[in-house]
Amino acid sequence: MRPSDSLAPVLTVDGPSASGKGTVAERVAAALGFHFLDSGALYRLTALMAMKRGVALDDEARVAELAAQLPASFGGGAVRLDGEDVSDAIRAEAVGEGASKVAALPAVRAALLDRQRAYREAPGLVADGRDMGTVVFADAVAKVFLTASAEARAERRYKQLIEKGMSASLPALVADMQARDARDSARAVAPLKPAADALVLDTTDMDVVAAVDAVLAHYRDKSGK
Ligand SMILES: Nc1ncnc2c1ncn2[C@@H]1O[C@H](COP(=O)(O)OP(=O)(O)O)[C@@H](O)[C@H]1O
Ligand SMILES: Nc1ccn([C@H]2C[C@H](O)[C@@H](COP(=O)(O)OP(=O)(O)O)O2)c(=O)n1
Repeated sequence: MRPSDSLAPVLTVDGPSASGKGTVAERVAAALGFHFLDSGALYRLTALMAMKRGVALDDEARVAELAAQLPASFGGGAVRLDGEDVSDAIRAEAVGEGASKVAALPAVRAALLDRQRAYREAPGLVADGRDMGTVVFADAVAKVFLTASAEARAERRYKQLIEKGMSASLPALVADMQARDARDSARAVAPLKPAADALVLDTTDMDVVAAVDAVLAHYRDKSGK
C-alpha cells in the first residue's frame, strides 16, 4: 500500500437490517468514484463457509480460522467462495441469521478486521455495516446511521427476496429481523449503534434517490468537497 492510501477518506454507512445501507452506500460510492466495502458480506461468507464445512456457528476458534482464510473474491458483480458463485446464497435469511451469530464472536471480528481496513485505498472508500463508524473506521470523515421503521424494513426485504425469485414470508421476516437486530445490538463487541458523530437518517418515508442525495450532501458538508 502506498503511504497516501492510508489517508484515503472514508464515509461509513451503518444501520440495522434492510435499512437500505447496501443500496445507498453502493450508489454513493459510484457517485464519488470511491471503492465500496459490503462488510456484512464477509460475515455472511464466514457463516456460509461454516455451514458448508459442518462447523458449529458457536465454535469460536474454528469459525475464526475460517474467517481468517476466507477464500472469497468480489468482482464482475459476483461474490465467489472457493470459486463458486454464492451471490444469491449469501442473501438467504438463514445465512443472515448465521452471520449475526458468528459476528457476535470476538475472535471472528478480529480475524476480519485487517481485511476490511485494506479496502481503504485512494481516492476513498464507502463502507457499510454495523461497526464501520464506531470501530473499523472510527476516524472516518463522515458517518451516517441509516434507519427505517421495522415495518418498512421488513417490507423492503420481502420485496427484494421475491424479486430475486427467493421464497419469503412477511411475518417470518419480521420475526427474523427483530431477533437479528436484537442480537446485533446487544452483543458485547462492536454492537450495532450510531457513532456519537454520525448523522442519523430515518428513511422510512424516503425513496432511494432521496436517501442517496442526503448521504452525499452529508459527505460533501463534512469533507468540504
Ligand atoms: N430509502 C429507501 N426507500 C425504499 N426502499 C429502499 C430504500 N433504501 C433501500 N431500499 C430497498 O430496500 C431493500 C433493502 O436494501 P439493502 O440495501 O439490501 O439494505 P441493507 O444493506 O441495509 O440490508 C432494497 O431492495 C432497496 O432497493
Ligand atoms: N460490520 C458488520 C456487518 C455485518 N455484521 C453482521 C450482523 C448482521 O446481522 C450480519 C449480516 O449483515 P448484512 O449487513 O449483510 O445484513 P443486512 O443486509 O443488513 O440484513 O452480519 C456485523 O456484525 N458487522
